[in-house]
Parts: sequence; C-alpha cells; structure tokens
Amino acid sequence: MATSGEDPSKTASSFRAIISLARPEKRPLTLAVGLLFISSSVSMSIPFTIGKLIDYFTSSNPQIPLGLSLGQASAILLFMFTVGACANAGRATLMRISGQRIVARLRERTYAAAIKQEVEFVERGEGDVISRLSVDSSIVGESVTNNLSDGLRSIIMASVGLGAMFYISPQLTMLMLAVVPPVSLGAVFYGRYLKRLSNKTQEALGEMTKVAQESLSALRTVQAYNAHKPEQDKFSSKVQDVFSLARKEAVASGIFFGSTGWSGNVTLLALLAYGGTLVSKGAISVGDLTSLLLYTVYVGGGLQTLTSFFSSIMRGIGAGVRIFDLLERKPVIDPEAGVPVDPERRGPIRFEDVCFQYPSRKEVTVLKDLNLEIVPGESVALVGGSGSGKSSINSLLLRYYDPTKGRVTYDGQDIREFNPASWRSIIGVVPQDPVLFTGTIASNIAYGNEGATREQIEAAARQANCEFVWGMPKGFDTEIGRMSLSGGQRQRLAIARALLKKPAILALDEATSALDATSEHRVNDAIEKILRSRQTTCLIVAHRLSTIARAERIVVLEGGRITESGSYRQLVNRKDSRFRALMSAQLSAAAGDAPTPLGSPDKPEGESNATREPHADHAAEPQPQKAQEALM
Ligand SMILES: Nc1ncnc2c1ncn2[C@@H]1O[C@H](COP(=O)(O)OP(=O)(O)OP(=O)(O)O)[C@@H](O)[C@H]1O
Repeated sequence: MATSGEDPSKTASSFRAIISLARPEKRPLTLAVGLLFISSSVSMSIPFTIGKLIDYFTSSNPQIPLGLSLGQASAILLFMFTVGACANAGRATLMRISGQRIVARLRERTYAAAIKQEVEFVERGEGDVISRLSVDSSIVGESVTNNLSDGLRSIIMASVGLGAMFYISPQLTMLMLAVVPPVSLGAVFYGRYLKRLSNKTQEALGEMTKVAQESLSALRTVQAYNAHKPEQDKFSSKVQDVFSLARKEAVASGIFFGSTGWSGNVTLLALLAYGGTLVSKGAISVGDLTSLLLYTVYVGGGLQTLTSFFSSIMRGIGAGVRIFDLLERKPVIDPEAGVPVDPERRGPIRFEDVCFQYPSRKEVTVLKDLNLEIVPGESVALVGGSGSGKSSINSLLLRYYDPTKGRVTYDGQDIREFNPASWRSIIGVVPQDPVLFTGTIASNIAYGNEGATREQIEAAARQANCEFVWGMPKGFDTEIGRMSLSGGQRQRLAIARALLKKPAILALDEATSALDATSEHRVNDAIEKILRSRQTTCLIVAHRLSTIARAERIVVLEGGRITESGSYRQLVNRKDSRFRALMSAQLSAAAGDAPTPLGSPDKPEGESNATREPHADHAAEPQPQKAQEALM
C-alpha cells in the first residue's frame, strides 16, 4: 500500500471512481449547484453595490439606477441578501447530506468487500480495514461534497469577480493577474505534497490503531505482566509517527498560506497605489476603485479556497486509492464463485496428496503429502503434538485456505468447485475458543441461522447439554458479554450453534484449556451423543483422551504427516505405537495421576492441571478408566 497513492494510473482511476460516487446524488447536487449560483450572484453583487453607494454618497448629484427611491433600493437589497442567505443555507445542507450519504454508502461497500476477503487478508491486518472504514471514507466523502461545493463556489467567485474587474478597469485587473500564475504553480506543488503526506498519515494512523487494538484486546495479559509502560511506549512511537507527519503538513500549509496571503496583500497595495493615481487622473471613480479592491479580495479568497479545494481533492484521491483498492480486490477464495452443494448430499471427504503452506509463511510446509479419507458418518480424531498441523486440516476443510498442492474432495468433487458459502453451510464448526457475539444466548446459538425457531434453538441447546441456560433468570433471552461464560459453557453453546445447522460434517477443535470436571463431562457427553448418532461425519481435533477414545478412528499427525491411523484399541495395543508414545502423559493420567490434556506435550507439568480436580474428574468421567483397561 505504501506506494499506491503515487501511481498515476491509480490516481486517475481513483478520481473517476470518486466522481462516480457522486452520481447517485445527481439530483440534490444539481439543486445545490443551482442554489450556489443564486447565493454567489448575490455575494458578487456586494462589491458593486458598495461602490455605487460610495459614489452615491460622495456625489454632488446622487442618482439611483432605474429611478428607485433610497427606501425601495434598500428593500430590494435586503430581499436579495435574504434570498442569497437562504440559497447558501440550502446549498450547504444539501451538499452535506449528500456527502454523508456517500460516506455511508462507501462504508457499507468497504465493509462488505472486507468481510468477503479471505481470512488471511483481514486477520493479519494486511487490509488495515478499520482505518479505511473510518478515516479514509470520511476523507473521500468530504472531498466529493463539501470541498466540491466550496470549490465550485470559489470558481464562480473568482471568474465572476475577474469579469467584473475587467469591466471596471482592465489595466488594474491585468496588474492583479500578474500574481496568479506563480501562486497557482505553488498550489499545484503544495497539493501534490499534501497528497503524499496524507497517504503516509493514513498508513501511520492504521499502524497506530493496530497497536492499540492489539493491546486493548489483550488487556488482561498487559495488566498481568505489568506491561503498561512498554505498551504505552509502543503506542507513543506510532503516535509520534503520525504527529511528525502532521507537523510536516502544518509547516507546509503555514508556508503556503502565509506566502499566498502575503502576495495577496502586496497585490492589494499595488492596486491601491496604481488605482489611486487613476482616481486622481479622473480615469475611474472612488466607488469603482473600492468595488475593484473588494472584487480583488473576493477573487483572492476564491483562489485561496481553490487551492485548498485542490489539495483536499488530492487527499481524497489518496484516501480513495486505499478504499478502491479494497473495493476492487478479488478475494483469493471467491465467495461468489462455484456451484451450490445439495445439503442432502453425502459422500466421503478425501484429502488427496495435500501440501500446504500458510501464505504468510511460505517457507514452512505445514502439511506434507497428506492423504486422508473419512467416510460419511465416520468420526475421526486428529491427534498430534502442538503445531503438528491438526487445525490446519480443519482450515482447509472450511476453505479458509486452499491447499498449495493436491486437493480436498467431497463425494468425489473438488471442494474448490463448490460455492464457499454453500459448502460451509453443510459444515458445523466448533472452534477451540468459540466466539460469542453481543446479543442473547438464543441469537448466539442461531448465529448464521436467523430463521431458526425458538423450539429448534432449544432442541439444539438440549442436544449440546446447555442445561445451564434454563437455570439463568432470563433463560435464552439472557444477554451475554464476551467474558461472562465459562469455557465449558462457551464450548457447549458453540456445539449447539453447530448442531442447529444440522450439518453433514462437524469440524470440532477441542479446547486445550482445562475445564472444570462437571463442565468437561457435559462437553464430552455432548460430543459422545453426536458421535453415537452417526448422522454426522466428524473431524475432531482432539486433545482429550475421553474424546479420542470415543472416535471410531484415530489419525496421528506428526510434522504435517500422518504417521499412524487406526482404532483406539488397535493403536493402544500396537507395540511401539506412535500414539502410545504421544499419549503416555495422558495414559498415565488415566492410570490415576493428574490428567494432562493431549496436544500440549511441551507444556510444563502442572500448567494445564491448575484448575482440575483429579478425583472429581474421575467420578464424573468414567472414560479414562476405560483407557486404562485398554492398556492392560
Ligand atoms: N495463520 C497462520 N499463519 C502462519 N502459520 C500458521 C498459521 N496458523 C498456524 N500456523 C503454523 O502452522 C503449523 C501448524 O499449525 P496448526 O495450528 O495446524 O497445528 P495444531 O496441530 O493444530 O497445533 P495446536 O494443537 O497447538 O493447535 C504451526 O507451525 C503453526 O505455527
């Protein structure tokens, strides 16, 4: 993004896109331009009127045009000023409302474009979506309307003013015009410089927001490690980046406006001196000179506004490039492409020679020539050490990413041929750390399933052992904040959310964090019910022995490769089994020691045991004893 604002072809297309944004606002904008003409005409008549008034009061034989009395002329002037003020108010209101409508439309479109991008783009902050939504869209909106309105006004003022000046005195006007070319040249350079600065400022603001978001969303960790100071320093350095850019802009605008103001005043002085000699020669009247000087002020003001109009259009174009880049970006996984999947369709899931690297870490091959088939209704537990690639398999299944080599098929068809939304609609997902959104328990279970009835929601909750919901004073209408539920409760709500879809496939990523005994039992029981029903094909990233033992097949993953596969009994009884080696900690836990969740063999002893009570666990959970039997 750093150089996108500099590319001339992008600048041109951004400008066209900005203009086309104003197209739906054609009617209010045309009306506003009409009102602008009215108010500008009134404004532009003021210097002329003042000149005439001066001549009237200084003349020995005062005359009012059209033979009007002083009272009538005053009434006409008052009426005109009132009309001008009303037109001005109307213009400003219409332009602002149109501007805000454009900003609103732009934000909606930017958000829609961002939310359909592949997860990598958004999650890694590559797209810097937040600052595009907030700051960039405002800048673009402003440049289209407020500035366009002021710009038009200044064009009218400058050109009508010049015309009037020529009419009064061509010589004096030529004198004034000598100043215009150097100032305009300065304005062009200033505008370009400002555009560059503005792009850099937007990027720096994005960086600043990212730092703040990261630390504020991890406030517990920041406080636990007393990391206020380093976090503040990190944020401060980003703020300083923004500030130093703002300082550059301040200096540039100071110099620019100072020098244009200076040249304006010098011009006035020159006009006054030369004009004075013309008056003394009787070439023009005092009133005419006054009008002319006032017109000069108007023209000068108009030109100054034009330069700031030019610079803000440039800023708008810079911000526009960032927005239109995102609006036009084709997501790597196109949500619109592909054929729909029949929700009733059933068939095996196959990973065929799948290799995979994350786009952000292309040098590391996470999955290596992986082959795996899961038949309809089968349950497979993926087992392996941390970082062995278990979750990556689920990510490929859900098409958050596509394999870099090989393919994933469903019922014989490459899942890349399916429409991603349609494909995902037949998969129920239970992530390791389920996210609950602002809203009620019911709306969270029905997330992505807005048409679900209360009965269906309750049935799914019952299936997922969410009995705790009935115990809450407001039941399913309880509002949930992100933090107000325990890990086990969140897992069960996530299971209910997944089950409500009646999925053909369930992709479950078991929590690695230790749950309390009762909660764990309820989660396990919910998973067991699903496995027993055999209606859903289950791919479980399993960390707990109880889940592993219940799956029909266990697939051991090591370093992105499948090293062993078979039923629990087979693997446990196999001599020198990789599974047994991997499970030794868990199996000894099953034999009576403190339990340790699998999948974190590298974790220091005790870390995961902290919140568990081994005896209570045994009482609530008979499964580990079974494992012990199997071993013997
Ligand atoms: N978004 C990502 N970008 C880059 N690398 C990633 C990303 N997600 C995971 N990885 C890396 O890919 C490898 C496999 O990760 P994966 O999450 O699939 O392992 P896992 O077996 O599920 O581990 P765990 O049990 O700890 O969740 C790891 O080396 C990990 O660091």
